[in-house]
Amino acid sequence: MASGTALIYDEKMATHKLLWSDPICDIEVPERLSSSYEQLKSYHLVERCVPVPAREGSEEEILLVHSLEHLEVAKSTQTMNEEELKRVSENYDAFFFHPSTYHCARLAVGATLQLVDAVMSGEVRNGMALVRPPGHHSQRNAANGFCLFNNVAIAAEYAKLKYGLQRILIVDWDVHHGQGIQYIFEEDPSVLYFSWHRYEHQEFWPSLKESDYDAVGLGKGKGFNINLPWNKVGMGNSDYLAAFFHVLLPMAFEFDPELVIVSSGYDSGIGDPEGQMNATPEVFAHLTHFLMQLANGKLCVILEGGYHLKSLGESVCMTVKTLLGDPVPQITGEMAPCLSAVESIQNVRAAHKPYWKWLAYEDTSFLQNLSTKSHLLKKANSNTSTEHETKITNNNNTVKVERFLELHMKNILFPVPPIKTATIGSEGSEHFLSEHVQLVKEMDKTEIKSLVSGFYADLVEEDKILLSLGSMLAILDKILKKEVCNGIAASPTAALSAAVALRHSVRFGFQRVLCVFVGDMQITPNTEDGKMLIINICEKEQPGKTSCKHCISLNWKEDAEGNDFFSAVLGFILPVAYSYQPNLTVIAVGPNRSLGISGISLLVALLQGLAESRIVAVIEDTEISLLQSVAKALGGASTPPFGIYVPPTQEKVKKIKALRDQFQQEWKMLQCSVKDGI
Ligand SMILES: NCCCNCCCCCC(O)(O)C(F)(F)F
Ligand SMILES: [Zn+2]
Repeated sequence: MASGTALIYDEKMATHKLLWSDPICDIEVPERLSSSYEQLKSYHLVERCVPVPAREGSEEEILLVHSLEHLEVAKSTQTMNEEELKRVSENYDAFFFHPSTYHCARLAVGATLQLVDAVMSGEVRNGMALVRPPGHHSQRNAANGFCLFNNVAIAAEYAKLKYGLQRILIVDWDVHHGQGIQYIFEEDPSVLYFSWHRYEHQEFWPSLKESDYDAVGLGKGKGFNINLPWNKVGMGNSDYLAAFFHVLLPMAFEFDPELVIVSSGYDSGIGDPEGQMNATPEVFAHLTHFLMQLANGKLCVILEGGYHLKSLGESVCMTVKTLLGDPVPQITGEMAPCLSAVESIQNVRAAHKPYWKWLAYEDTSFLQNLSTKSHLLKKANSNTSTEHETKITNNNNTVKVERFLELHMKNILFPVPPIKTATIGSEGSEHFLSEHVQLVKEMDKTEIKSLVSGFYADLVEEDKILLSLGSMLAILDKILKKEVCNGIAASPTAALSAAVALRHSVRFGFQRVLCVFVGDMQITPNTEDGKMLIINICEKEQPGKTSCKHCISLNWKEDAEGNDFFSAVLGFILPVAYSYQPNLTVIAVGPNRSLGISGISLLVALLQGLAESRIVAVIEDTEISLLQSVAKALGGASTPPFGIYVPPTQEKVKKIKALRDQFQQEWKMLQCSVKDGI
């Protein structure tokens, strides 16, 4: 299994710069690259990466995407004087040439392709290339928006040619629409392009009609181009996460890419003058963590935009830290997407309904009554300022944002715990010990009895159970004390162990403990004080047990053909979990589990985005292969197999929708459609 994270950087790419005054282009400065690299060094992240050298992209590689004419024009600028450079630049929308631009742009292409090679060859698992000039606006025959050669588009064509890939996902989280990439792959079903971008109903640059949500691709490429327009500024962490849960990730898992390439622009982050958005740097750790679960972890992150140097640097560090497998930092801010974001999410889901199995049963009836009101919707939206807008206006003074970033980032980059996963050498554990795992010494019986006394003492009649509780508590303590990131305990009575773990964690002082219990729960601790949130995934309705805000039961019997649990994890469990913002996650698997190993592994992998990746897994000790798979997911040594993707049946879609309707006022991250009637 490949491991390691490549970092590609060459200071020569900082030579390209603006020689005359141009208020549009003067934000794309060389310091963007050097200060990001310095920031990585200051957090000791460079030394943890595998250094891979940049190289010049060859003319042949550039011609995979661009015309010979475009290449020749670019090449001819190397010997021009300032006057001539200015004149050539004026042929393009928002681009500037410098005598070194052609060389730098070839280095940017070459660096990107070096990263693709390092990942596809298995030399590393993933990596990041810090490049400029950026690429996602440049087109076959034109430079555009600071971009000369389309680094990411060339990388996709290169990977198809050299490695015979047939499914490549490009995720463009830059705040501008990468129209260049859209044009290049518009008719190509082998490249799925997802972009969100500031749009403001076509007011914001590049102000294209084809940047809207209804541009779904052409011909055979229909359904493989996804545009999510942001029609207001001030979008924040919850809007971005909602976009991943309710649009990108369900598509990505159904598409099942062999490689993921990110057009990684950070002008979508807080403080950026172009984006005017509110999302904080740690959101990029979460987005990166989600994409790492695809394509067996093969992920290439390529720098695009980002103009607030401090915000850019912090976001780059968040990205690289996560690529290295570090715990994902706690997300901040109110977990509720704004109305405008939910509208855009609803629209793009409706536009893509004809092309995706997971959207087969999507309710698009709102389109009918919307068509009569759509002009009202746009007008209404343009003048009502949402809470985001007010926040962004008073947030606008850069001093406040500078201060925010100064304070905020200090405590975010916590030291990485030395050991990732702990377990007890209980019988059978030799199966799932991997190099990351630390053996934790057993507790003695008296100590265990003292901990377990009171509420469950009568339940503990045999020593075997007492010992297993002791093992679990020994692991849990290391996690609660933040000495270890996560742990796994085998137990003869998972339900009892989980209940003890929940109680012990709350008594230890954890205020919000999430418990995802798969199988028959038997014991349900009382959660009314909100210090616990229990989601019980079981095969059938427990008689007389109705769901409530902190104790939800999800009836789910996994499909025999494969893993159909993606829609439940992405469409329900993650949104609820992220709305709750737990500071510990307990995952327990009891008897009669109704999920397959791949569904449970998917759950464990994705829930690591919460609670700074603090998870304790409690598994029935008879489930040896499940223990192995969960330990793999927790150890992070490799992406566990999520099995064959199976789309949800209509009945299951209805079940998720019913639960969503029931809880979306409590757990607002569930929102992905505007209630009918604006
Ligand atoms: N009134 C004209 C405004 C023109 N504004 C140009 C913005 C270019 C953005 C470039 C970028 O950030 O998308 C890239 F990633 F390519 F660098
Ligand atoms: Zn941008």
